[in-house]
Amino acid sequence: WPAYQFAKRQSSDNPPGQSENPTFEEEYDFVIAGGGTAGLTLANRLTESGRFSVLVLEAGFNPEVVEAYATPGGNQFLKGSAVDWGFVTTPQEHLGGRTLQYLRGKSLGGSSVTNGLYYARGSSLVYDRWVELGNPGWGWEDVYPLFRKSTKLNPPNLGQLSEFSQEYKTWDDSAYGGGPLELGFQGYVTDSTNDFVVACSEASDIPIVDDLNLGVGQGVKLGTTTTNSVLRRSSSYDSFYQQARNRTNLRVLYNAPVTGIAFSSVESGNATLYGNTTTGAQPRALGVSYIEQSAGLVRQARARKEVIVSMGAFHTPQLLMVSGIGPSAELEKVGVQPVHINENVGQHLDDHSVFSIMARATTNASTTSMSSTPDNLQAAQTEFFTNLTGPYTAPSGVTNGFKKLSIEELQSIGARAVIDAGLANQSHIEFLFETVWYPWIPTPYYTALPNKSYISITASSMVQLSRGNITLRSNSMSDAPLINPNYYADETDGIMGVHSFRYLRDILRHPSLSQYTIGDNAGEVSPGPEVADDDDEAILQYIKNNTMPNWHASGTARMRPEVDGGVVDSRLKVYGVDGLRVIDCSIIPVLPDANILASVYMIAEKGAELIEEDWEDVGYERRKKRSV
Ligand SMILES: Cc1cc2nc3c(=O)[nH]c(=O)nc-3n(C[C@H](O)[C@H](O)[C@H](O)COP(=O)(O)OP(=O)(O)OC[C@H]3O[C@@H](n4cnc5c(N)ncnc54)[C@H](O)[C@@H]3O)c2cc1C
Repeated sequence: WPAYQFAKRQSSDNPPGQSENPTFEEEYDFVIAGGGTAGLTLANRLTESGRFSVLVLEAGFNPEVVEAYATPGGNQFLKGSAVDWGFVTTPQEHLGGRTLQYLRGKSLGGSSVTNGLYYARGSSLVYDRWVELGNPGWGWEDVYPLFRKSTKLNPPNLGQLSEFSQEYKTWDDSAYGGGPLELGFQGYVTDSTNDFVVACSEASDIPIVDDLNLGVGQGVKLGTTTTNSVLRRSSSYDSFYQQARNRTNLRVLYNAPVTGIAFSSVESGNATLYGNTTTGAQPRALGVSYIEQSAGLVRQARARKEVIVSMGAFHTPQLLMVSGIGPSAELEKVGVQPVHINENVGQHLDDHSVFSIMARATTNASTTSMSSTPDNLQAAQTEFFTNLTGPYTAPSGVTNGFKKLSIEELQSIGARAVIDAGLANQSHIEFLFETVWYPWIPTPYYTALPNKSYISITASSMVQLSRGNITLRSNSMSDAPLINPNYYADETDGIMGVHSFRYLRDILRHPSLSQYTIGDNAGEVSPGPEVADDDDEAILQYIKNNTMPNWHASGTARMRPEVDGGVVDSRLKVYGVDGLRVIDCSIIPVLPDANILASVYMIAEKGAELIEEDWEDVGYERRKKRSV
């Protein structure tokens, strides 16, 4: 990559993270900040044609430093490991001041390396709503081919896997293409898991469906997982990156945190010098500064065409803000010189949260015992690595149901605000089955005992109305941003929570599931009988004591018209500057009624298409001229 010295900036007011005279030692067509789920997907697609050169900068390591990531049973070892950022939220006002652990992947592959391996797309109507909110080109008809394009499904009943229960491991071939991301199913399935499907269907009146990836959001089944045919995780690192890693037009650096985005100043006229989409009327992103940790050196890389930020819902708005794009008061607070004031950066943090009820269960109905002693764990690992059988072939809970409430039901419980928010026609509650005690924290009612087995049933509102935010602790990327999901700030979320809680009890008490439990009240130990079925206040208190994230943080650089509170337009370009896009979960305008990994891959596929369209022929023509 040729060395390149950029002309002196005219302005002396540089946001932190930028030099007065940026010296770009290297240049690429695109610089992608963040090599996570979206970042590596994008890197693959942008280097496919050979027309563009791409640099990816990732703060974390290669995920193989924590090899447990690759196995379904190893998922339990990832939190707090070298591939997790170890975030803690601010004290949560509506959860009695509790702070919450907030997991986020920190390695090539990002959160696709550390997540729960569950893959679902949600209702088609959600994406059509993205269009209604001012984002043409993002409706189900537009994005469904991209969901298909990124994925390939491995049928479950191959060779050694045939010993596992195949009931409810169903799928519709038409929902998948031949993409790099491999999908499959968990190996080991407890009978209780299959019977949860029955209990969930009957107690909450939702159908057992063949596939949850066709745009029909409601239903229950054994979930599709991001695993390959030998039950190893398929993250963006294992899929998109491995396919592209030897391309000479792709350079991927890990252990290389991005510290700032460099902009041209409008007055200097530099904005008109490079790239042909710049107007010259607004600052242009020229490149980024980063630390090459292994060399102990600060470096700057120039983007001939664009800088793309793919650092996830927390770091993406943080990078925008420390680089001068954000709310006026926030920039002023930490002394950042504005490049473009946008009050919405870091705001509108949209998320799903979860709470559970837990029950004592028979040993075989649960996988608790697998992790209860080092001997048991070693035996499970040995079985996995020698035969590819046993409980280590499954993450703890990827069997989920999605329930749509009728308008009448929403009205009768006092959740009119959900209808008013335009969320009446999608699924409203997700039910999850875990064959362990989940979440891992004790509740005020019960602490899980080491020699007992448990199952948990979890609920997550898919229509959470509370919104939080990401703000700055300092003007440095080295300091974690302040993360405030603000769960249960909106009263309707409490109403939905209490209603969901009652469904959880109905599912647990259904004979199909209660047959596996031990003790009174269908084995329920948390909260147990102290919280009566009809005591809304006690139920809500229990929920608030037990709430934790469902890990779907999004919306902090959301895609909407700027007048409606957007940070990026429907081509994912950041308002107020040229040469800068955001492509990751932070652009999601309204959360899908499902877990969001599938949508993030889709967003990256769409982002790559938009970039290809916008730079059609330009790079190619220029390269051709140079090579003549
Ligand atoms: C514990 C957990 C469980 C989850 N389970 C599921 C699930 O089962 N199913 C599902 O659908 N969804 C799940 N999710 C959500 C889903 O995985 C994420 O929403 C999605 O992977 C986010 O993708 P992203 O590209 O936006 O961000 P990420 O994949 O998080 O990528 C962001 C990348 O940017 C890097 N980065 C940050 N700062 C810098 C910097 N300064 N310089 C360079 N790089 C930087 C990060 O290290 C990271 O690699 C889960 C998430 C978590 C954390």
